[in-house]
Amino acid sequence: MSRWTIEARAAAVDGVFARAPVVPVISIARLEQAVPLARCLVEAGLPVLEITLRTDVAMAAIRAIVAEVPDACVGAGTVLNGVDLENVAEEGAEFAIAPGATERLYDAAELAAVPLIPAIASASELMRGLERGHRRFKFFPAEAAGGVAALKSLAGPFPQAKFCPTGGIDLAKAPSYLALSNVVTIGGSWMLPSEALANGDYAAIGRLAAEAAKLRG
Ligand SMILES: O=C(O)C(=O)C[C@H](O)[C@H](O)COP(=O)(O)O
Repeated sequence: MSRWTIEARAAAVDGVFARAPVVPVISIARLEQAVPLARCLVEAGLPVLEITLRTDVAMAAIRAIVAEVPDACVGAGTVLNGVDLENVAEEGAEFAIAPGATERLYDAAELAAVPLIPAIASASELMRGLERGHRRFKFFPAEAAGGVAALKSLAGPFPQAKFCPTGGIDLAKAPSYLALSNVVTIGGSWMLPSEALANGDYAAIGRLAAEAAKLRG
């Protein structure tokens, strides 16, 4: 038995993605940066955060941000399997994003306490996700998998599907994605340059995030 109807899952994801035109994709290497970084992004107008499970401190970072930055909407990224999904829900993440999808991950998503946003990069992967009851997807790796042209092509046969394209997008490329009828938000890490992160230069990150926040509305 699934815990999610198709409509409830799509509505839960829409509720998250409606909050910002851009979802920063964040890999936190130093735990002490988690809270100040999240505060800086939220204050700049980007409250929806994808914390990738690519670093050792990712789970602790999710926990810290959930506890200390109440205005952030914290999601987990790089969720690869059912164990990840269960763990991030326990840490208080509000949603989970995967860079792809597997049958076992779809199985786990049925029972998960938080909505999973699987990723697709082709029509066949999208058909599989639709079969499994999903209507909202990450489109990854967006630029490498055909970018704006690919998403435009998918809108014809799959009007029920909406996307968060991620991968290779920057401030200059963002508007053409956001103009598409089947794009609800976009993901990216361009507002987190590695040098600014290394130096704890939150002023620079805040400026880039504020520019991104202005992309819609
Ligand atoms: O880790 C994951 O789960 C991913 O899916 C990869 C990220 O979403 C991209 O690496 C972000 O894209 P960039 O803006 O090109 O850095």
